[in-house]
Parts: sequence; C-alpha cells; structure tokens
Amino acid sequence: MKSGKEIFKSYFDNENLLELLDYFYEIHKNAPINLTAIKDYDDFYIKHYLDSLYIFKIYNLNFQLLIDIGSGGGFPGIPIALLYPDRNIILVESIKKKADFLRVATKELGLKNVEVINDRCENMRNIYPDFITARGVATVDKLFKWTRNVSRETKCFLFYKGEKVDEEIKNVQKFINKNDMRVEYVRMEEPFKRTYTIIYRNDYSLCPRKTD
Ligand SMILES: C[S@@+](CC[C@H](N)C(=O)[O-])C[C@H]1O[C@@H](n2cnc3c(N)ncnc32)[C@H](O)[C@@H]1O
Repeated sequence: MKSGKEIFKSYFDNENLLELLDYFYEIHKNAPINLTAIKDYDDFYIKHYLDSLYIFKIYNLNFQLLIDIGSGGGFPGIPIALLYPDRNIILVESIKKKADFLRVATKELGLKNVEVINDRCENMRNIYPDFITARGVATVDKLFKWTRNVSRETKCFLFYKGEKVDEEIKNVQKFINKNDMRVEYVRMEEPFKRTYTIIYRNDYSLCPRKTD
C-alpha cells in the first residue's frame, strides 16, 4: 500500500515542493499552539496537502493575487504559495495566535510571495484579488457577504466543501445569476471526500489540465 506521501507524489512529483512540505510539517509539529487535529505525517500529506492542491492538478487555475480566507494553520494558502512561488497570496486570519503562526511559518519557509493579515476578512479594504479561496470557514453566502468590499475584481472563488454544498449554492443562486457567474463542482476521486466548488465569472477560463 502506498503511503500518504507517495500518493501525494503521484500527483505532484516535485522534490523541491516535497522538501518544503516536509519542513512545513515540522513547523506545525513544533508550533506553540494547536492548529490541527491531524498529526500523522502521512495523513498530513493527504488531508492537508493533497486536499489543498488536488484541484490545481485538475484545472489550470490562473491568478495573480489570491486571498485565502480563514487560513488557520495555512490551508490551502501555504501549499498553494509553495506550488506557485511566483504568484501573490494573502492569508487572512482573524485569530492573532494563528496569524502569528502563519507569519513565522511563511518566514521559515522563505515564502516571499505571502502576506499575512490578522483581521476579519470583512474589514479588508483596497485589496482586489482575482482569486479567493476558503476551506472550512463559512457557508458560501457568508463568504460572498464577508468579501464583498474586496471582490469586485475577483474572477474565481474556490471553496473547499463537502458533498452537501447544493443547498448553500441555492441560497446564492440569485447573486450568481445576477453576476453572470458559473458553478463547477469537482469531486475528488474515491476514497477522498471533497467537493471543490468553483464559482467563476464568465470571462474566466477554466482550463482542464491534460492528464500526464
Ligand atoms: C475551521 S478553521 C479552517 C482553517 C483552514 N482554512 C483549514 O482548512 O485548515 C476556520 C478558520 O477561519 C478563521 N475565521 C473565521 N471567520 C473568519 C473571518 N471572518 N475572517 C478571517 N478569518 C476567519 C478562524 O479563526 C479559523 O482559523
């Protein structure tokens, strides 16, 4: 049976990325606060790292500035920043201790493309990301509401959801139609349980990656 890391490697065979993800695991292990219930190394590779990045293997998701709402222990924002070191990422986290951890982790990892904001995302102003992510933070209607001051240039929202996302989408269907947006669901392959919910404007091109 393949280990969690080997499964991850079958999707992202990139030694530099793997080295940095190993280091991020060590940073988590030595963190002064508890940031995740997942402690096992191979579980980390599947439940945090592969979960954060799998969708980027399915679609070529372009962005210049991505904001990760409620980044917590850095997911999905830090793995995305490690995968795309030439693109800008802002991690927004309302709890100071978690934001402090994110600052230390990004410094340790040498991530020059990441900024950490310690605030509620509702308070953000004058930052206009073209891409917004959130995993395990709030319902879709809340996420739209909370980010409305900064989302006027957002082409794509990527929400990491469970299977029962349809009800949440029904609650924002009017907003989606009014803004001429589309919804795409990508279910992670078995045995993983994840429904990536991509809500994007019609001028954003969602390009499937060629499987290699
Ligand atoms: C369940 S945790 C998920 C953390 C991370 N995204 C993950 O998937 O591991 C939700 C995080 O969102 C943060 N959060 C909740 N509401 C927020 C808001 N309005 N603005 C910024 N962060 C928020 C919480 O402090 C918490 O760290």
